[in-house]
Amino acid sequence: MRKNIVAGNWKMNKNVTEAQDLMFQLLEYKRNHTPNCEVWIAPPSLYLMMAKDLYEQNEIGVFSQDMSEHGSGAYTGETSADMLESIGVNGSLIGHSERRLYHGETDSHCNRKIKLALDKGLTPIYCNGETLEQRKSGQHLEVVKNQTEVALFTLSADEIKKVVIAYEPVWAIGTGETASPEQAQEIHAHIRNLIGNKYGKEVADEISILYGGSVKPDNAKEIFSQPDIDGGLIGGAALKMADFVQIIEGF
Ligand SMILES: O=C[C@H](O)COP(=O)(O)O
Repeated sequence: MRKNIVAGNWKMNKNVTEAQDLMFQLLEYKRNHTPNCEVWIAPPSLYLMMAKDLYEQNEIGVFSQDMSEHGSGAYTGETSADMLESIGVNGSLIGHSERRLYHGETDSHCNRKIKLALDKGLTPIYCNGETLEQRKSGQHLEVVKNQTEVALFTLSADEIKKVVIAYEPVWAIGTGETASPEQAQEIHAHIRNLIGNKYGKEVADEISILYGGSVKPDNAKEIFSQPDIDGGLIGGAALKMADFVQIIEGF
């Protein structure tokens, strides 16, 4: 059965003291509560080892925000799947819209990264979603279809089952604009149908599909109550313990 997941993407925020502080608070929370979902974080890569040392029982899943499309070699500034695996990281975000926007990442890059991650036993969180322009011109279903097919449909059924998908409409990221629960549900069901048509319903039903884009304490519960929404990828609200916990408790 697929998992419910709340994952916090810290993006490029927090110095080491602040990061450690938030990691400790989350650990304390996990020691004293049993949430109805898995709790994952994607801190800046500089802090991944610190997080893995702290969460020695794997209490909180630790993810990188990106990883290289290459195995190893002369790629200055990059982090490989092998390096992430060697420090015990659980997986990586792949294809976040900010990587697409500022670093020219495409779904073909995502496809290569996803394969490398899976080969090392890492969980890829594959992010996709349409821009405001694409939504306004009614292309959103087609855009998400193409993204999903290019990034994922060369995988085997066993491989795709290990991928987590995060649908994040670009127009809702960091803007305060949220897709309505119905708008999000429509795309989540669409993605699940696409996977079902290609790999069968049983495979599609195994895959967790998260929603991301201005999820806050006051809208999380309603978003998570949709049948094809299995959790959230949280940006801004993951940086404040009180807000993140309220979102976790939306399950
Ligand atoms: O990775 C997280 C998403 O980009 C959502 O960010 P946000 O919650 O700040 O809108």
